[in-house]
Amino acid sequence: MNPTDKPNLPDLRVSYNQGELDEHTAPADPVELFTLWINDALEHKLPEPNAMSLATNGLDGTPTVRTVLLKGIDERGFHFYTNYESRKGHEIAADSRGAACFLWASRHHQVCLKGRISKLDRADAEQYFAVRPYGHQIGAWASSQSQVIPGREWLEQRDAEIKAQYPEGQVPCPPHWGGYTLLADEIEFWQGRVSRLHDRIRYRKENGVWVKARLSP
Ligand SMILES: Cc1cc2nc3c(=O)[nH]c(=O)nc-3n(C[C@H](O)[C@H](O)[C@H](O)COP(=O)(O)O)c2cc1C
Repeated sequence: MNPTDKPNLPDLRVSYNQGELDEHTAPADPVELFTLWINDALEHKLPEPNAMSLATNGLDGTPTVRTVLLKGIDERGFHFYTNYESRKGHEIAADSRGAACFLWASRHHQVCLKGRISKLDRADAEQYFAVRPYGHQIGAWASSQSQVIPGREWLEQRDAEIKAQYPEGQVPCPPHWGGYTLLADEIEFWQGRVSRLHDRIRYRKENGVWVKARLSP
């Protein structure tokens, strides 16, 4: 195949046959099921199993989406870290509604969630920043995330300047960098099945209680 050939997209399809999901036996708590599925992705050594597509509401009303890494889950929600001054940071400040989607393709698993996004505490950011590799810590200072920059050279110059300023082990957590958490009020699990008769189990928080429903594929 020539790398510039048009890909034959209509003929691309997978038969989904890795398992099943039943609303009667699925855990009452969707976070328990999420934990089972992300651990399954880890066991199967899937690449970047904690990567999620994160959708926010653009300032002009058009949805925006990008990948971020899930870095924790607790009663506050699903945590990720980023630059508070990035495009997503400004969008979240204007509208806290958000959604995320995980795809563990070879396991025929998808999880989609939606809810409200809020900032994690400064202490969470400092704790996580401290365990990041040196290069990543420097990058958080060097990158004015989502801004237009003059070129690659400019970025590398900034990186070098910040490295000169902060030796390894002495990089403070930037004030513009930190965590967010997506507290879900709806989480949907998709298990691919044969002949496109997939299992879709939706959990919705109603009066403080998770309620399960099966959706048509
Ligand atoms: C696999 C993968 C993981 C990523 N993880 C993060 C992350 O955890 N935090 C982050 O700010 N950007 C992450 N990025 C970069 C984002 O997708 C995005 O380019 C960046 O956050 C700027 O997005 P924005 O302009 O919409 O704010 C990741 C990208 C990829 C492909």
